[in-house]
Amino acid sequence: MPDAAELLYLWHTYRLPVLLAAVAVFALVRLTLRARGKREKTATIPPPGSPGPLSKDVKDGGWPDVLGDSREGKDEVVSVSEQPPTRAKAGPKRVTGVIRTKTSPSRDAGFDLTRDELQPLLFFSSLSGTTEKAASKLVADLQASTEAAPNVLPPKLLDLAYIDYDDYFIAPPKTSSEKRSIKYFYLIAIPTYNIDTVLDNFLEHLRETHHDFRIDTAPLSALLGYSVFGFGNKEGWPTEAEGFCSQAKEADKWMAKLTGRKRAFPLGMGDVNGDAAERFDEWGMGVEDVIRDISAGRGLGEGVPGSGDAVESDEEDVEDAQDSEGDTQAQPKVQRPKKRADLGDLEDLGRSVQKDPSSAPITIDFTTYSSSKKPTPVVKEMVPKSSPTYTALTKQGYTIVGSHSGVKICRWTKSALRGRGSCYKYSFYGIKSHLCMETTPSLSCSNKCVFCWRHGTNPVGTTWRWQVDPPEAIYAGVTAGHYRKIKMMKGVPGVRAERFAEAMRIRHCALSLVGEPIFYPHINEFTALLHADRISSFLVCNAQHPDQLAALKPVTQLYVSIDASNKESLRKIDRPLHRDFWERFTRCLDILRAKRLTQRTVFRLTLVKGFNIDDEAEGYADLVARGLPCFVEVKGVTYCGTSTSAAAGLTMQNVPFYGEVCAFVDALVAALARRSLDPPYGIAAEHAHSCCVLIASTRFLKPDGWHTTIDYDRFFDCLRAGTAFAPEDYMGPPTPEWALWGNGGFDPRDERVDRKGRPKGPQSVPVGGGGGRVLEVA
Ligand SMILES: Cc1cc2nc3c(=O)[nH]c(=O)nc-3n(C[C@H](O)[C@H](O)[C@H](O)COP(=O)(O)O)c2cc1C
Ligand code: SF4
Repeated sequence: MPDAAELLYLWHTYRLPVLLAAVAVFALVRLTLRARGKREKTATIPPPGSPGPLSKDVKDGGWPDVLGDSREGKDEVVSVSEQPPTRAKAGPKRVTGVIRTKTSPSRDAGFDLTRDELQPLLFFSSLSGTTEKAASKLVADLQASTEAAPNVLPPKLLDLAYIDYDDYFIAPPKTSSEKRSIKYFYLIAIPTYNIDTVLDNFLEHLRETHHDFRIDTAPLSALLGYSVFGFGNKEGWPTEAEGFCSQAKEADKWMAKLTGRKRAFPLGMGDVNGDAAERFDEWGMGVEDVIRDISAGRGLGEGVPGSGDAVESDEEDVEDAQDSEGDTQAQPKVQRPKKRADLGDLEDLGRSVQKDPSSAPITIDFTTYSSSKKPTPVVKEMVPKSSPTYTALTKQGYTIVGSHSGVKICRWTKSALRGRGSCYKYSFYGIKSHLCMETTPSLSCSNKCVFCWRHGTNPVGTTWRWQVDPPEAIYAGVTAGHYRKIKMMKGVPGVRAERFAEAMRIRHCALSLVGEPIFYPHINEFTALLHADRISSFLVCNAQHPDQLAALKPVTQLYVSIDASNKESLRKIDRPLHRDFWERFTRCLDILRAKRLTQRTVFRLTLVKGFNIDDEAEGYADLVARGLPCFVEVKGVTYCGTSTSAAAGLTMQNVPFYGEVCAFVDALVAALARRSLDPPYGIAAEHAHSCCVLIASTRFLKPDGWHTTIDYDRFFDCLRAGTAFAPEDYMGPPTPEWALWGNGGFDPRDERVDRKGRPKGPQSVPVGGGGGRVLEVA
């Protein structure tokens, strides 16, 4: 044991390092304790976004207080991801990120008074005019009431039938100006139709955009706000549960998701047989107020995200989870409380409440739609008799067969009956127009081509979701409809008796009327019925359904429409509904390439000046090199002069002159020659008076000239034999002299007449085969 003197000696020797070490340890302990204390304090702040029942704390000031403080200017940033799990339970949604509370976007709506301009856009859809009329009036009223506001631009009216949804509903339109920037406010006024209309595509587009994992969760959040109004009819749909204004409700729901819940004014609904005018006026005044508020820098106010009402936003997210069910592509954006997904069944909900008496009361949010059981979907008719589509198509001369097929006699059939000329298919392939039936088993299609004058009246969709009629019934219906129309020609002056008699036996079928024939699920059975009656089949498809195309059995001649040479141009001209339209398109070309060895394949190019001609010859040549079709038909677009085509941006200026079509054909053939394809292509025939030229593979060039025609009997015999055969096996006799390139393509045995039926004397028809040579036609 050391004695006291020794201890004293040690102390004097080591006291300095001992004291220093003690001070250091003390300081370290203090620092650690202080740091821990700070974290615990932060953790008492509840998480944002509370979808579930509001706890007493929260109601009494817990969570709103936090917002309240911050609204007063405390520039607080809360790292929500640091919340302990127990807090997360109280507010089931777990969000990562920060809340910038000082400049909450809802308070100022993202509108900078110094440089922003507010552009109201009113989107509408209307079949019978009610909505259009109301929307036009609202635009005029809005303009008058906001004229004085220097930063509000005149409102614009946009028809959902004619706009490209991608331009407005994937992101707001782009604006560029150094000094000013345009911010958009969306108004949507739509009716509801429980039949297929353009509204189904619009809603589908919104839904798809929301579920598209490549697109931001709220791609329209840059909008200043939005509001929807619906027109419906309570006579047929008395309550919302029975479908009153159901499509407006759906539009409102998707817009809430896409904008990050920027519903600036509640969804309005009006009964066309009752209060529609009054409700619409009310809604109009409401949105006017909102626009005025935003433009004065007062923002969107309470009830929208960030303004303090978190209930609405989370309810919509829960519904989102339900919407995603079965959608394998949809990525859950936030973790959602599982229990909430079961809200659909109220009985179960009642039971669960009884089982757990301590459970908190359920919040009821009247702004959302997720709490009722979804009705079992009823498979609808594509074109029901009561629909405006039916009325429009029958007015245009179609006979609607069953619920999704149509037949019509074309102008060439009538012309041929009177000996006034057949269509280009007669010149190129020997099809007599008066023996031809034009039909489709699917009036619906998946494009909204700018040159399609039926756009707006024919139903459109990406998948078949309608009732399916049996092929036998369609066959019986369309042939009966065709014969009935032929019979009606009996008394028409000029109809030739022998042709009339011949016409009572259909020999050819053009599956190309309107819509997309291979959309019909039993297309193979349908063409088998045609072939069994020795009726040839020319089937045109729009290159958007590769699986159906691959599964298609041989037809006499298989077409794909090639409306553009590149993705961007195709998007503009065909306005496809499929997002992966280009991949679908190129897959179809590959399928056609394989099919060229077993049947005649054709690329049909429709030239539209200003859309798909300029500088595109090389691109088209690449597509031909990829698909190697037997034939390439090049045709100038036909202008129908309707308001519909004008609305789609088409005028007479877009119709190419025949000389321009010929020049394009020359350029295309030269581009093909540069690709050294084997066998090469050449210009075979023309039909000058319908502005059409035929480029053919030299597989159809024999020592005695082009053989573009078809031996139809041989085709049916090949089919019946059941063994493999090639297009060369049913090649017809030489193409007639008068149809060859440079000779015009009009059968001299027919009579040429002008529009009024007066015989045309020898006159000039520009023909191909030498740069606009002029032919004397008798
Ligand atoms: C075929 C058809 C189906 C309809 N379906 C519904 C419906 O499901 N729910 C509804 O509220 N109104 C429905 N309506 C009523 C229309 O939405 C209402 O007449 C509306 O005003 C039409 O607007 P528009 O003429 O501007 O296109 C339907 C009307 C028709 C002709
Ligand atoms: S594919 Fe035919 S029917 Fe369909 S939109 Fe285009 S032109 Fe019209």
